[in-house]
Amino acid sequence: MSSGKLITQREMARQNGIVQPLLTDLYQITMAYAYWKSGKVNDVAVFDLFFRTNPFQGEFTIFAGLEECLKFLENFHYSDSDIEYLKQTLPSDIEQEFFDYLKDLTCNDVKLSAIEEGSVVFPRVPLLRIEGPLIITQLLETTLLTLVNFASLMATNAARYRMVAGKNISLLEFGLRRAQGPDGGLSASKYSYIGGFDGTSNVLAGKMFNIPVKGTHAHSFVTSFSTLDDLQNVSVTHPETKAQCNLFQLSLDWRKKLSMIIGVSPEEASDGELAALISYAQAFPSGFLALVDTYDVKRSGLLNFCSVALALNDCGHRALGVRIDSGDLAYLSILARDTFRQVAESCQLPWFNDLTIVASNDINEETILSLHEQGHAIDCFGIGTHLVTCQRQPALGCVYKLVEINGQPRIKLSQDVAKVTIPGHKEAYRLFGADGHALVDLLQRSNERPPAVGRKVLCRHPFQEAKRAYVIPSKVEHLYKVYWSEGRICTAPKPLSEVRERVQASLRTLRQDIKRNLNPTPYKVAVSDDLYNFIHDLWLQNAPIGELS
Ligand SMILES: Nc1ncnc2c1ncn2[C@@H]1O[C@H](COP(=O)(O)OP(=O)(O)OP(=O)(O)O)[C@@H](O)[C@H]1O
Ligand SMILES: O=P(O)(O)OC[C@H]1O[C@H](OP(=O)(O)OP(=O)(O)O)[C@H](O)[C@@H]1O
Ligand SMILES: O=C(O)c1cccnc1
Ligand SMILES: [Mg+2]
Repeated sequence: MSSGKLITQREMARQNGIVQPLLTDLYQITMAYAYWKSGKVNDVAVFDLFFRTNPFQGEFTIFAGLEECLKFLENFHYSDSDIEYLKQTLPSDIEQEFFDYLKDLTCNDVKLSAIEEGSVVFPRVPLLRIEGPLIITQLLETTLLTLVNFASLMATNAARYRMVAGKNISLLEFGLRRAQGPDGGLSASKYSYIGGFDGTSNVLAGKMFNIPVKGTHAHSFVTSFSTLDDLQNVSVTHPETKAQCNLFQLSLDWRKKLSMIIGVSPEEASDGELAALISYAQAFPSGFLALVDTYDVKRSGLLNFCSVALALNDCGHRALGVRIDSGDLAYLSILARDTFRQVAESCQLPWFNDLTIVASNDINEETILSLHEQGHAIDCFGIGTHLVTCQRQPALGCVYKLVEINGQPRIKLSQDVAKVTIPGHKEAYRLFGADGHALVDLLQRSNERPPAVGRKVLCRHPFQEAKRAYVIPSKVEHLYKVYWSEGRICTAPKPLSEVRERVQASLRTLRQDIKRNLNPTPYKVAVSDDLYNFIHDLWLQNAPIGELS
């Protein structure tokens, strides 16, 4: 077995079973037949996969999904039942030999070069360059796009949440129930983690991708208890003395004492909620993080939580904190923190100051920014719907365009200049300025001399003649590595935790004004002088000359 295969099996989670060659658009297969019929089996193509606009009104994107693309290439194979299905589905006059051809088709002759997963990337710079026989490289289009588009959108969304939250707030992904189906949910958990989330409530994602799984409990757990009579046998073992502590009685005693300290009457607090919290604390004495907004945070939830937390303390355990899932999260989190301070002081338990306050409920980037502006005491956000559905922008528009065939460049023209493709086999370089920030991404023809540190290079806007600048880079990063060649993974994709670190490291190379939330400055993507002339010559050659009458 090749070392590439060894690397793959050791480090990569198994690919979701629905990612397979038939997970594509029908037209890829009909085109494959037409290519085959036209004798194009030996034609060699180069495709670029890129996007044209950054999502979320931002000026950067995080590239993700590469590992899954590599697994797809590795496993690419039409099964007998796939072939059978195609025979039944395609017109009956399709030649049998085409199916024999498909049956033996693999990605062994494909070469895939890519930017490192987790990097910041920009419009027009190909994320993937796919070279190889026209038919197979064409057949890969839709699946590669579906693997990169949502992954990159999701990682970008998560990275944006991380940026607005700041590095000291913990972010948990709670979105599975609201996600675009099971696979959407699983991908959302994986790529939120890459983008900078700290954990997920999605247990399967935890198992498959080794992401920390975290969570609290739901309102239904609280509302399922109505009185203290609902409780039976509530004792907790003290971890040191091994004594059995009566959590129930201790909690009731503390509720009486505490009501004086925090000025809330025990009569107003819900007994059902207290019963629920005692029950949860009994089950998880060292992991007690309770939902406190079922009835009333101020008059019930906080009093009940603190009572049980102090009872647990008597039993030798430290509570973790609270979750607030409705109401004014700024006000209620500050109220919770003030209450914890009062308890910390009057009971001489300094750790009570540091209890975790989790906030959830329809959180998005704007809510976090607004909460920061108002002031709050939240340590952790649990975020579902807006994050996993990418509600602010539900799709990234990556496309897959033919740029060369049999050594001949190809250009796709459009009335809309932004949609004209940049032809030919190209390399991409990131040029850094003297202060260490990335200045510009430069596309060149592959036969050009690479840019070098300290050497002046002319960077041109691909379509606006007057826009050009000289750059003397202090560092040059060649953006492509070959990840797949000769039928194997030749650069091992990094483990998720490293891709996650890469995202933050890569974001640090961008100037702050490119990352800011409101009206960020666009990052420059340029072409070399040589590529500029090449594009425009080809454009002239291909644009028909109209006739005025
Ligand atoms: N201080 C705040 N500043 C800005 N937005 C906030 C603040 N507190 C909460 N929010 C947001 O306001 C919205 C409030 O949601 P909604 O109107 O459904 O109220 P609710 O508190 O959930 O009501 P209910 O008690 O009926 O569940 C949520 O999206 C929440 O994230
Ligand atoms: O609000 P999101 O960002 O999507 O986060 C996840 C939500 O899911 C849970 O409850 P759910 O919304 O199912 O019920 P609830 O509205 O009654 O809390 C949780 O309490 C959050 O509110
Ligand atoms: O664990 C939680 O608190 C949680 C999980 C999923 C959705 N809402 C909340
Ligand atoms: Mg909700």
